[in-house]
Amino acid sequence: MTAEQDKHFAAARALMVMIDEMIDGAILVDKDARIVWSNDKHVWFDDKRMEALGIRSVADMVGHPVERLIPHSRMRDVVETGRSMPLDIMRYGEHTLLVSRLPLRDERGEIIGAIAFALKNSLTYLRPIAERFNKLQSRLARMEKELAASRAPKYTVENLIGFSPAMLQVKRLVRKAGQIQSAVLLLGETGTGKELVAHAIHAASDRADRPFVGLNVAAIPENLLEAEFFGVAPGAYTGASRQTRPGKFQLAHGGTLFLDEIGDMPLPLQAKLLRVLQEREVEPLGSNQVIKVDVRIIAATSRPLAEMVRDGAFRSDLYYRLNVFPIQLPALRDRREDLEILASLFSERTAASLDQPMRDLTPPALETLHGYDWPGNVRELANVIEQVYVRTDGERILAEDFADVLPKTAVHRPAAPTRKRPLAEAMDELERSLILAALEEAKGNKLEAARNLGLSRTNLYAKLRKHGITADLDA
Ligand SMILES: Nc1ncnc2c1ncn2[C@@H]1O[C@H](COP(=O)(O)OP(=O)(O)OP(=O)(O)O)[C@@H](O)[C@H]1O
Repeated sequence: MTAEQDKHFAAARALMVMIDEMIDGAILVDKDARIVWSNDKHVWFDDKRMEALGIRSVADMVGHPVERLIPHSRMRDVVETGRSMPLDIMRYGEHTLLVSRLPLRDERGEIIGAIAFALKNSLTYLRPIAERFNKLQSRLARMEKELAASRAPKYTVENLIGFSPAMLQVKRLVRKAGQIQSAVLLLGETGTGKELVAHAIHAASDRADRPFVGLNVAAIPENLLEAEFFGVAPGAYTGASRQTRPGKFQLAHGGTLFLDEIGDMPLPLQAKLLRVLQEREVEPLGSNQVIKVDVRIIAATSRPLAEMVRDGAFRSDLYYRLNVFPIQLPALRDRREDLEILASLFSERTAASLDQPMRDLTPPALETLHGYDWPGNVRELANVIEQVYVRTDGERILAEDFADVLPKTAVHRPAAPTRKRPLAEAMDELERSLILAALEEAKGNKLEAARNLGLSRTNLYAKLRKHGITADLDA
């Protein structure tokens, strides 16, 4: 030790003696983390251990590496890095200590050692902070539980209603899909229950207690899709958060990832998805690290995927990877046997949600439902029943109740159409022809047609219903 350093330590030692009055433990080490001085308050002292080491007083420790006295001391980190640790909580024997560690520097700024203070009883001062911390901790735990519950399967195969042969076959396939690990491709028109089936497959699989994460490819702008899928590394781009944002793949780790409207996935992303499925690892945006993921994929589309492959709009290699276990969901018009039970189910649900008595359907009302084509399938049926509840009164649902709810083409529409004025008629006609043209241009892809028309998807569907455009344009 140089004379200059000695001077520093003498000053520090004098300071420590003063501080000694106020604190429970104090220790001074040199730049090699060897003990120079320690107070005698036994806060570091574990009598049995000291006895075993043949140490009688702290003074015997001078010159020894700090870890002999405090086995998990972090003083060495402080002298090696020069970084202080102003607030740390540390267990020592039966004590929980509040420890501050500071590097000690000479006039040139060189590290010559470090000091540490420990407060044994001051944790009571920290009680308000500790209580707040505990509160936040339990809130976090509660929210994590809620989040896990929201990701848990909502629907099981029992929630798939219908006893038509087509529906029974779907249920058989759902159970089978639950027993295997391969990708599943759900095909079917909009509203046929693809999402419900995806939940049911997850619930029937050994991943049921792991997350179910859904992602609607069509609902997310193209430039954000990649981040949604694979996540973003901290500071990946200007404005990006400094924390890692996990993608859906990471969130679904161990569970199931449901990719809805996969037919709307842009080609470059299709290539990336294929690679992830092959390599089973993702690379978050702006990161050069890969993360292993174990995810079961269920994809769904209402578009004619095989045709899109032929047209070059969908990669064939990705198609084959997803199409390992395809399930075709029947359109409601092809399983009319299920209309009655589904209509009663939705009547019951609507009544419950509106807190009203449930209304049964009269035979003519049921006949009206049979006469309609249901382009929006089960979802449309649920909406129609709900609208009847809102727009009409009565103990039962009558055929007339559908007059203003079902589109004009419904065969059993009882009310006579009202005579319209010529301008309104012409506008209607123009709207109808513009919609038909947009659908044709988009090869039946309703989402694309809606986009080109500047309409939301729901809005377009409402207009399709209004104009009675019920043709299966997606096929
Ligand atoms: N077999 C069924 N039994 C009970 N409810 C059903 C059934 N099929 C569909 N539904 C209900 O119909 C609605 C639409 O179903 P879902 O969202 O699963 O359809 P989808 O095929 O995924 O539609 P999209 O292609 O438009 O996303 C949901 O409320 C769902 O619960």
